[in-house]
Amino acid sequence: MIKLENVKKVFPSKNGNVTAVNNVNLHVKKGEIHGVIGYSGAGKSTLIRLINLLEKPDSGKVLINGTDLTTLSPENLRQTRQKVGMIFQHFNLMKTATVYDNVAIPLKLLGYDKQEVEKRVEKYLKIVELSDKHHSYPSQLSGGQKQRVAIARALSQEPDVLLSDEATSALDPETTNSILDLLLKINKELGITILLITHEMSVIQKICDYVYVLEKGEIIEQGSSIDLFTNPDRPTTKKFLDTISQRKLSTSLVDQLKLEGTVTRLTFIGENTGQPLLAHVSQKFGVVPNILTANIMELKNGIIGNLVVHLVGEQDKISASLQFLNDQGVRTEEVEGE
Ligand SMILES: Nc1ncnc2c1ncn2[C@@H]1O[C@H](COP(=O)(O)OP(=O)(O)OP(=O)(O)O)[C@@H](O)[C@H]1O
Repeated sequence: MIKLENVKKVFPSKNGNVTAVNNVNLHVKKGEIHGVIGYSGAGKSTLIRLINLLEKPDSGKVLINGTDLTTLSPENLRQTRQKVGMIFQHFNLMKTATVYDNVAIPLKLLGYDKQEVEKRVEKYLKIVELSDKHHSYPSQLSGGQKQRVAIARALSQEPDVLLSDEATSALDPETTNSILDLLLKINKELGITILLITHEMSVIQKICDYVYVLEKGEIIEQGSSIDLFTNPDRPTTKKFLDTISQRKLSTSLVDQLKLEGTVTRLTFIGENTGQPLLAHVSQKFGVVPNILTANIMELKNGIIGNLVVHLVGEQDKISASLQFLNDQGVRTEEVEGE
């Protein structure tokens, strides 16, 4: 559905060229929700703007439904763009137009007749639950409601793909959740493929099937959300995970605990909290597990349990316990203090 092949974008600047996006490959299949996460300056906005050719790549291919957008004539590009809706952090609504007109005007400009415009505006304002706000102006709406209007406007062109550029970054956590629920509903009920960019791991956690970590314009790690959340490799990915789970312990505490045994993070997939396995470790190996922190993360496609345990016992028994846990499908990782 969306495919980027070796896409590169370089901006000239006074201090030399800036490579904002460097040889990026990604593939979002029909009906999936993929997320790109990165810190400020990583290249996220440039990347998402490359997908509908708001930025032209210096090299590489941008394929939507198999068509390489970089090869299209301006007229064909305009038509293909209608299949790619976009929503933004600051909503980009027309301040002097009503909610109704914010959705209707772009449709009129695209040449749809009055009846079709009315039908679509009503349909999509209903989907975003704003049927009672037709006559309101953006200034009379909350941030969440403004984003709903922007979503209705994007949907009214009946796109195959929705691009979301930090669409929840300006919203409070509760409103963020309701917008993410709406994106899930759109994905499920209308079958729209979604690619979003964000700097919030909680957004990825809640709605993404697949995630890419972007750093200095390059994808440094990627995988299904479940894999990435259970098995992060790169420090940046781990730092993002730290923002949503209590992964850190102070160095002094870890050093003190390590005088006797090891401190290990155990990651489980599924609702199993690990307790029965730890009881087993205790009985089988004579190793005493003390739970230091525990949390459960609910992802779009599953649940992950995280336990940080202090394992006390003889070193060879601890090693055997860790091997046993690995054999049971539990990921183990030695914890360093921070
Ligand atoms: N039009 C431009 N001209 C010159 N440099 C640019 C331009 N747009 C982006 N850049 C540079 O490209 C890099 C990536 O910027 P980009 O805005 O894509 O990052 P980002 O991850 O979206 O950051 P943020 O979250 O802060 O918006 C930055 O170093 C930025 O300064």
